[in-house]
Amino acid sequence: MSYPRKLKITVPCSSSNIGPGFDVLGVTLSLYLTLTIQILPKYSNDNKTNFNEDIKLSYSGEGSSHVSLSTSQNLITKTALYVLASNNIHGFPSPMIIHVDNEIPFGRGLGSSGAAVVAGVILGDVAGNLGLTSDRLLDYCLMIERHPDNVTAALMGGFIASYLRELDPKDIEAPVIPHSETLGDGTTANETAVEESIPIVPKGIGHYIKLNWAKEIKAITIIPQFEIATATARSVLPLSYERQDVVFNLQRLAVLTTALSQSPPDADLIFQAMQDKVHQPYRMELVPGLSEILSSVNPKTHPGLLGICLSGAGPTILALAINNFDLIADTITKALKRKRDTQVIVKTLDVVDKGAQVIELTDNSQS
Ligand SMILES: Nc1ncnc2c1ncn2[C@@H]1O[C@H](COP(=O)(O)OP(=O)(O)OP(=O)(O)O)[C@@H](O)[C@H]1O
Ligand SMILES: N[C@@H](CCO)C(=O)O
Repeated sequence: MSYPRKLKITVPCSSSNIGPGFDVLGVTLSLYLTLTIQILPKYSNDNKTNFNEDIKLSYSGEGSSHVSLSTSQNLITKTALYVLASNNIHGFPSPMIIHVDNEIPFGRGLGSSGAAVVAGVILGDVAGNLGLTSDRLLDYCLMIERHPDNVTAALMGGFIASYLRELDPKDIEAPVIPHSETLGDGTTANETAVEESIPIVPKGIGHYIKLNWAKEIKAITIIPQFEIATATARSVLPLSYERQDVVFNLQRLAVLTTALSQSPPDADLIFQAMQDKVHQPYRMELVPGLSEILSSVNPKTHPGLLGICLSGAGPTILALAINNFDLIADTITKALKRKRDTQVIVKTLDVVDKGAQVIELTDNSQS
């Protein structure tokens, strides 16, 4: 490998659950986390003690005003350090300049942490020249973010259903694993003890299948300007469910995965199939207006609309539609604002088929 190297890592945002597919479904959308990396010549063996001090990390875009720039606290670099340490490389082996340009708002249900984890795992792979396969990259992601929907979509791209192999608790409880949801905003997390021995990451943790998505279906994201940490949104969920609620979701999930692939889409079928009784009812209190939106906006009131749900853990509302985007977004925005005095940003996004990409840049190429 010749140095300096310049690379770009891009990772799409994702919307997960899509109604009944709690912790199962994820779909990648056209907003990106982009890392531009310059890897400078490697440390020689005798001056290797200054690792991590020669990582220059900068941010622009979403989260840039408050994200931690400490390599042992920032979710991206902390994840990369974990991947390196799992491969017996304690610290970044080369000085690096990393610029993060982020379009994915934090804590809004658009998979910002999933994208950061995927970017961090790829950064660790690239920095350590580990040559990990995409399935192995997924194993690392799933040690850090324990629900597979966002990370699997962000890594593999498109509309994805996934499940996790059940692991021995000792494999996932090691204190050195930087679980994304205990990190908060990165400022209160424990620093990764890179010298500690890291348990071997089990193989074949994640299993997934790419589903088809009808190309005319767009994703309207209605994004309130407040954050809900995924950990908070998970803490309001019950630990057990009534059988009829589980059956309600399973029936809809099975229908939805194919209904979203059909052209032209069947609005009535999709609208009913996007109902959920596993997470949304419990998260209503966190997203004022969600209950009213789910009960009053439908394909009859808004032709072109196919279905509405909470995006991930919220507070973003995801409306799938084939046209009439502005009216649908306007109605949902007004309903949110009626219940809480907040700014709301609307983005109508495409479903993108490509997941995370690594591009080697030449000296002449654009950064
Ligand atoms: N680009 C990033 N760089 C560093 N840290 C990030 C980045 N993106 C997200 N994070 C961390 O992840 C936290 C948000 O994660 P959280 O799981 O709560 O929400 P989310 O991933 O945006 O939503 P959801 O999981 O519901 O889609 C941020 O507060 C920040 O600590
Ligand atoms: N499936 C997860 C996605 C959030 O990251 C949840 O709804 O809690």
